[in-house]
Amino acid sequence: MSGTSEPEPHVTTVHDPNAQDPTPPDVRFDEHAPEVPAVRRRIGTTRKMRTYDPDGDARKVAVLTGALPWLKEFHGNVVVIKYGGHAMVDEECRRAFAEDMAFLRTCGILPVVVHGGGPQITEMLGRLGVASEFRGGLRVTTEETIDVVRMVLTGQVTPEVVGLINQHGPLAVGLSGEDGGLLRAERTTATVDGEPVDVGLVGDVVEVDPGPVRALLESGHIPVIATVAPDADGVVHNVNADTAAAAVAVALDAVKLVVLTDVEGLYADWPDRGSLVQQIDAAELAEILPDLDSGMVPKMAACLRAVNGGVKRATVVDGRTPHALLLEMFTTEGTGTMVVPADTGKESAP
Ligand SMILES: Nc1ncnc2c1ncn2[C@@H]1O[C@H](COP(=O)(O)OP(=O)(O)O)[C@@H](O)[C@H]1O
Ligand SMILES: CC(=O)N[C@@H](CCC(=O)OP(=O)(O)O)C(=O)O
Repeated sequence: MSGTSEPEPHVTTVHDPNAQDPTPPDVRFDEHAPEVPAVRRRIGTTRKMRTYDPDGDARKVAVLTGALPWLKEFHGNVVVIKYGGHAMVDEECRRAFAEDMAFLRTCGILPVVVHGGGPQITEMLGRLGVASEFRGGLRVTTEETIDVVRMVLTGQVTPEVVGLINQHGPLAVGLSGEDGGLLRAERTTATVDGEPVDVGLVGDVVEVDPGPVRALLESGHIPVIATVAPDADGVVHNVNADTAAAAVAVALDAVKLVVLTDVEGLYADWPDRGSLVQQIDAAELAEILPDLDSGMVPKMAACLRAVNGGVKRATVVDGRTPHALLLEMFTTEGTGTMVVPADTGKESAP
């Protein structure tokens, strides 16, 4: 174009007659160029869409709205979850448990985990060539075995549970009954055929300082508690995790204690699987407690202790079913066996 006043071939200069400044020309087009198809601007992105399924949608809505009363009831309240050693064996259940803890915390509920580890202690003792003995559901604990109990609970199981939950964010913090004066133990005995039997360095919880746990809850954390505790002289005792969970639930004014174990709940006629007890009040439970088989004794005694101490409901739930805890807490049809205060009517909410 330079050196000539003629426009280049196929190029036309258009002067806009309305333009304030007619020079230089700023719009050009090639009138012989092939027509370029218009490109439509793409608006938005794709996402996963529901296929038309009115029944499925209605079910989902019913589940979500059905959870509302329970979300309201539990919001801002402490729920103590006893995570039994048998319930932490299966990988899928472990993942589901961690999800459930993150779910509760995200809903504004305050979960406190008290974990067991009986099978894990038994395995470690076995590896060291020490046989395990239980009396009335409690491990006979010698001066040698208490070190193994403490090592497995605080050095193996607590970090595992903390790690599981923390896959969902930095939520869980582990502590034991020895930390911050959380638990004070007193040597206890087992009951076999109505008689007290010595089980060594086994303690009952006689004092709980809720301070350390409350501090963790206030900072948005999920406390994960291992159940070894010193007595008044500082001697460390092995405390059954069901027992400790009940004591912690009472001290923290928990609205609920959920015990995750490896059976559906309490069977009235063990091992008849058709005899699952759906709900039992504290008075009736106190009556049948002396006749229960050993594994269930500390568990049901703990539920009784919690409910008698002011916890509204204590439920034993099958930890082998993924998300049994969510079903128990957020649906009207609960699972497992629920223990309620003595004066509760036959029908009671989860
Ligand atoms: N009446 C009963 N109902 C249910 N389970 C019972 C009963 N009596 C004894 N058990 C036994 O108690 C076990 C649960 O206790 P335990 O093994 O100490 O569980 P966890 O490790 O979860 O604390 C069950 O697996 C079952 O074998
Ligand atoms: C005194 C006593 O029996 N302590 C238990 C503590 C762990 C526990 O309670 O673990 P589970 O909840 O998995 O049974 C024990 O040594 O096995």
